[in-house]
Amino acid sequence: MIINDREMAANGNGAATARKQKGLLPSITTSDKHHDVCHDMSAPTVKAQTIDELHSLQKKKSAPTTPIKGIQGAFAALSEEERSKQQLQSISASLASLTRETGPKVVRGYPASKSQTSPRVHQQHVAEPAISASDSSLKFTHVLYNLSPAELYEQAIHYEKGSFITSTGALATLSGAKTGRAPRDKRVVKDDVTREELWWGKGSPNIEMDEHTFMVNRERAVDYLNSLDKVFVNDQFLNWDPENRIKVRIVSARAYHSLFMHNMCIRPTPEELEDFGTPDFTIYNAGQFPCNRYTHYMTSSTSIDLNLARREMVILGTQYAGEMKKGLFSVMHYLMPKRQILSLHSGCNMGKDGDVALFFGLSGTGKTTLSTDPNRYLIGDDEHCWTETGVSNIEGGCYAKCIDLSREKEPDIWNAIKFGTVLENVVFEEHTRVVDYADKSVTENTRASYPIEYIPNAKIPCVGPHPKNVILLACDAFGVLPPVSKLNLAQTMYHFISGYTALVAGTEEGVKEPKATFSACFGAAFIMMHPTKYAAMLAEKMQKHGATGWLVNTGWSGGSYGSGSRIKLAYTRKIIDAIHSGSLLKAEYKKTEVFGLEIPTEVEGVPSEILDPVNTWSNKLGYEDTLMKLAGLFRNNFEIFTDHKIGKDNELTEEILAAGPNF
Ligand SMILES: Nc1ncnc2c1ncn2[C@@H]1O[C@H](COP(=O)(O)OP(=O)(O)OP(=O)(O)O)[C@@H](O)[C@H]1O
Ligand SMILES: O=C([O-])CC(=O)C(=O)O
Ligand SMILES: [Ca+2]
Ligand SMILES: [Mn+2]
Repeated sequence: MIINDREMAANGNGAATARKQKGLLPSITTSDKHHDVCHDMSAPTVKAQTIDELHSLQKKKSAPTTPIKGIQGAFAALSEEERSKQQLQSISASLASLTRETGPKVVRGYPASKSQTSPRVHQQHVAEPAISASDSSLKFTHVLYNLSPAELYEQAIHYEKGSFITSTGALATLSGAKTGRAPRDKRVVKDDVTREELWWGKGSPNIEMDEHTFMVNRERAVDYLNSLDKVFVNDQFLNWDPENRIKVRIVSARAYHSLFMHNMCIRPTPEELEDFGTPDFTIYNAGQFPCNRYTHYMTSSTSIDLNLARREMVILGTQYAGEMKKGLFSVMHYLMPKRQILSLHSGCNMGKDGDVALFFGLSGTGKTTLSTDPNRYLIGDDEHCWTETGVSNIEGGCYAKCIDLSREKEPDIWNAIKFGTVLENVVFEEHTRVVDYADKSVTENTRASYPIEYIPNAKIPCVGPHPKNVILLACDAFGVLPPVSKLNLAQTMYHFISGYTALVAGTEEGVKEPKATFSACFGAAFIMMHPTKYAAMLAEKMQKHGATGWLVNTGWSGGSYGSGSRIKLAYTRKIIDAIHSGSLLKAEYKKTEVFGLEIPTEVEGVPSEILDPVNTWSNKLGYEDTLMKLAGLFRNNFEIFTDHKIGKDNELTEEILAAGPNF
């Protein structure tokens, strides 16, 4: 028989190969002459007596990171058993319903591996049935409480179809039928308080529902969750500002949702978790289960319901994880302004000298891409607060669009897609699990969610001083806005309230190609009060701290969508660099027609001819027409704001109204 070289090499030596060929087992060397060689018998045997015991050795019980507190601590008198009981009671209370008033047992890890060690709980339930018990009240639901990413990976891969590990270690998952948010299904309970406090009617994102209907949907979600063998519970924080930190609890049915929120919210330390207590806000995510069409107010099988009085949110009929992230953001848009804190749909980063920049913009305009800058510290990519002392990130993670992601153009985001990162709706090569970021087969809105510390120059804790630059990003599909303009305060407010962009396909459902959109405060889908309330706060803060406003078009040049092309990311980065460095403030400017924008004549690293969009259009008449068309859209949109006063200052209001296009 012929043995090829490769086989020889693989078997290590010719003699062993020969023995194997004769059907003999490899010999065991018992001699201890060669001490430099590791022999079969030289390793000590494992301590386990059985296979089960051996497997139990694989998982180390983690030691508490701090010793149990001394007598002076608030929970000092509590035994570990007592504390876990209190935690259980808190979660049980969250999951109470008519059919199930007693709650499930808190288990860390898998139901399968733990059920043998906790049979007492089953017996207790059987032995003491509640009066008028239904089958559902007898049922046992495991609560998988604040699992680690590794445990969540295992849960997802084991139980959730469509979960895979990609070649770089991320968890690829599918969000189901919905691959974007459903703003038309977002409802808010209108009660005596919110009737007065919130923004209702034309332009408002708040679709009203009554308290009773909320409770119908809440019970539907809770019953659904209780009907499962297990639910995931995340107890986490929002806001890096310690004085304005909010405790959130997320109850969900999927490991995908639990890992997503683990990444997006601020992760408590084990000590913080011990003292967590009652959450300030709770999400019930029963997204796999639809709402009932016979329920009043329901217009589709999806409903995302917010009840500010109860401090609860219910999700039915959509598994898109962004609903949880943005639902909590809406809550912050209510809670923070009540404390005179401005909540912002913006990215934020800081230079070496402590200069902070905010990046406002609608979905897909570049907040994540441009705030993630290798030369600056990342404070956050999407949601911030501006207080009396400075800025703070609301979240603990980033949510990057990854359609056409490239290592070369966005290296930090590329490298963040590793173990622990949730990769939504991407397509990968079946065998190698290499992701094809150009593939839009599932959706255009492919996303990566990762903890902020996956970005090497993240600033932790994610807080910073008052902003120096306020950059408004617009992805102008018409291709008529200049790549960069310097704004005065009134213009900044005008464009902030307008919130213009061409909505990039996918993030909101049903949008298939870029389309002009106006979304007040660059986040009308999330604000809770009238836009002028946030605008007045922004004006006051920018004035007080001397921040400069900028309008940056990250969209089209040389023509509208279809004929022109998107401004090169490399050029936009150069523009942003010039804003940060202060060099753009000192540049020479000229004023554009119609919009009256101040545009620089030169920016280092950017071809000067693109700075005035008229130069990039070969069809000059087409340019004029398009410019007028966009100006008209701005004017129409602003009509609903013309009889609103912005702040206490009449003069500013008039200036803002005059800061729009002139034609
Ligand atoms: N000139 C440009 N400037 C900024 N981004 C660009 C540019 N050209 C292309 N892009 C792409 O546009 C997308 C911007 O998406 P990004 O994730 O930054 O959106 P976002 O503002 O954070 O939105 P969301 O609020 O939905 O998270 C990225 O995919 C980026 O690669
Ligand atoms: O919520 C989402 O799906 C993504 C996001 O950040 C936005 O739309 O602003
Ligand atoms: Ca983003
Ligand atoms: Mn966003």
